[in-house]
Amino acid sequence: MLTCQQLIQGSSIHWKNYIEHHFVLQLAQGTLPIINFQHYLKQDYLYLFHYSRAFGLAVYKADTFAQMNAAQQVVQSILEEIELHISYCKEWGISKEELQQLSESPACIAYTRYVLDCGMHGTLAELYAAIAPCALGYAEVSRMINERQLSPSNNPYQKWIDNYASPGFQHSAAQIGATLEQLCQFITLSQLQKIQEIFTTATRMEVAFWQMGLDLN
Ligand SMILES: Cc1ncc(CO)c(N)n1
Repeated sequence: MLTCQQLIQGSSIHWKNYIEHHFVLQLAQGTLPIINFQHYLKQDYLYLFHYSRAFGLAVYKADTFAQMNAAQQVVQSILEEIELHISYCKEWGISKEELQQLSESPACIAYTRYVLDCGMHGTLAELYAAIAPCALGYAEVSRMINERQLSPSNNPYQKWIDNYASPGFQHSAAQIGATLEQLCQFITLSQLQKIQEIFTTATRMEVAFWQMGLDLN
């Protein structure tokens, strides 16, 4: 079995809570109150800033130019992803400057600094184990919404769904999965256990991130 599939299975309860979180299902059906979506999206802008730093760290930790290139391409795709956030916020009258000055939520701080710590303290494989649930999960969420045809025609969040279902994002997520696969190719069982623990923790952080959107904290 592919390592990514194995890691998802190894975190299965949390993975299901992540993909099918109440926040996601309401967003998919267009019933999520706008205030929850706004809170989530503003925090996600801050999240993506630190998430990009994690790929900067992956550039630094790279052993080959190919790995360096892969990480650098993800930074580029995140710069495209935040255009979604900027355009939603512009509609709500919130500028880029205001976004950057927002107070960061505990869920955002916990998740992003955890990812960065995994990278600073651990191997490149450990950094990718912390990074992967983000990309693989959002790719799966958008596919799940489309496969189950959850979204009504007038969904105010359709732009968000389309962004993550787009070939560009799906490709970027697949690349991150492929890098993790490659980095896990020759690792020992005890290293794999460490990778699983990190992957599961990051998945729990994703659940907490959706919950932050619902709780407005
Ligand atoms: C919290 C979070 N996880 C994953 C993604 C996908 O990039 C995102 N934008 N935010």
